[in-house]
Amino acid sequence: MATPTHYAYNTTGQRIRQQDLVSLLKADWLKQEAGPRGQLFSEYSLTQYLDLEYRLGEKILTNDQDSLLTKSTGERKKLLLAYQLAQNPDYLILDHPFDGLDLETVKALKAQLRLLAGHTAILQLYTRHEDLLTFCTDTLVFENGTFYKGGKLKPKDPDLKAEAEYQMPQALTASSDMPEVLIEFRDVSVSFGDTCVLQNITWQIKKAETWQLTGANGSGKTTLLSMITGDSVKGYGKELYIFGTKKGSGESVWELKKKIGYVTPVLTERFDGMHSVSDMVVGGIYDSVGLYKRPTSLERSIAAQWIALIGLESKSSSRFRDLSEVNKRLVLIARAMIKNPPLLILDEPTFALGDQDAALVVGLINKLSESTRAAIIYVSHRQEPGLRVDREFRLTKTEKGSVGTLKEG
Ligand SMILES: Nc1ncnc2c1ncn2[C@@H]1O[C@H](COP(=O)(O)OP(=O)(O)OP(=O)(O)O)[C@@H](O)[C@H]1O
Repeated sequence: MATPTHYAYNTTGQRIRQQDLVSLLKADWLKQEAGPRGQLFSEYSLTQYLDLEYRLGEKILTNDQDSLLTKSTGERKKLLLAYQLAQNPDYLILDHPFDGLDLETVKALKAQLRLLAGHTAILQLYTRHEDLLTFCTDTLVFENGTFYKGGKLKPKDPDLKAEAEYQMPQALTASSDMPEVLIEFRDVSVSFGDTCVLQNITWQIKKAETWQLTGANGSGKTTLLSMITGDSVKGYGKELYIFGTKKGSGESVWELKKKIGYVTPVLTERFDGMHSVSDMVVGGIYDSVGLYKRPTSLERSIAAQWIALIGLESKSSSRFRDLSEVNKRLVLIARAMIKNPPLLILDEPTFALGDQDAALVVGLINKLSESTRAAIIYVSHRQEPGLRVDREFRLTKTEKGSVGTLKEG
């Protein structure tokens, strides 16, 4: 049997919809070339299995005792791929397969795909140059929602933009009295049922420090962050101190959220209304989606400074939902920062961005960490080129839950 042709397509700057992927899955040219049976590995396929379990209790990717709903992002992806490979497909469409996966898993998956490529056609959609599967020799053409065969893939250097020049806006309010240690976990352990996920975590985050939180898929990063933001009750009754107050003994979750800027790509999907860029940034002062209160001229002026900082003056009145993905991320960061929070949490802010776009986000984060007093927790599986973080808190899985280690320097 001849080795199949493998394709890769860089989606940077394109809007690829679910139905475009589904039509590629059904494309006649692909079936004729590779064989009749294809699988689509994407967020979309995963959502369908999650939906089946959520609505009908039907479990296809896990056994009956287990649940897809409680798995971490990476764990879900691994289960989906294992299931799809067991179907013995003739071709496999991989929609940004490595986003959200830890480095070890990416390495193992690349090796597994290389073996698979001997007999199964691979079609990879990607944005980051480092993700490109080296055995993909051909490219696709995407026009009017349809993918066609393209010519040979030309190796291309990522051609990164220089870090953008950013001018910091003035602070809207002075930071209220904050203790030097903003967040403190003292020997905190967390379990779900009989399973211990975090074991004896001890971690201090002080004013103006920049941390990268790392750890393999399922090591407990989201669990740890949700205890800080108040989105999980797991922190209550533990030796966890947020802005000097023991968790559960003082402020409401609402009060807490006022002091934390939180950015995750998932947030972009929540703002699908008519809000302008300017309203989105001003809305960050009150954490509101629409504007329920007329902003003061000072608030408007500081929002304008933030919008200038991220280079979007000309799009101030554009609708947020019409922006490119990277511009949406920059707006969300400005929106999180306008209230001058003592803590900024960035959960995979470069997720699914292309190399140049990721470099823009990294440039903004560097500027924030140099020029503001906010402590930053940055979560990502990628080691972003150029990102300046001085401390790392690493979760390492053990049989009794993940343990945390600090790395400075
Ligand atoms: N509500 C829950 N019930 C049972 N188990 C859970 C629940 N929430 C999380 N877990 C488990 O806790 C572990 C840690 O999950 P978490 O989402 O915090 O990991 P993560 O480090 O953020 O992973 P990823 O990098 O893949 O996003 C996982 O094994 C997950 O299955």
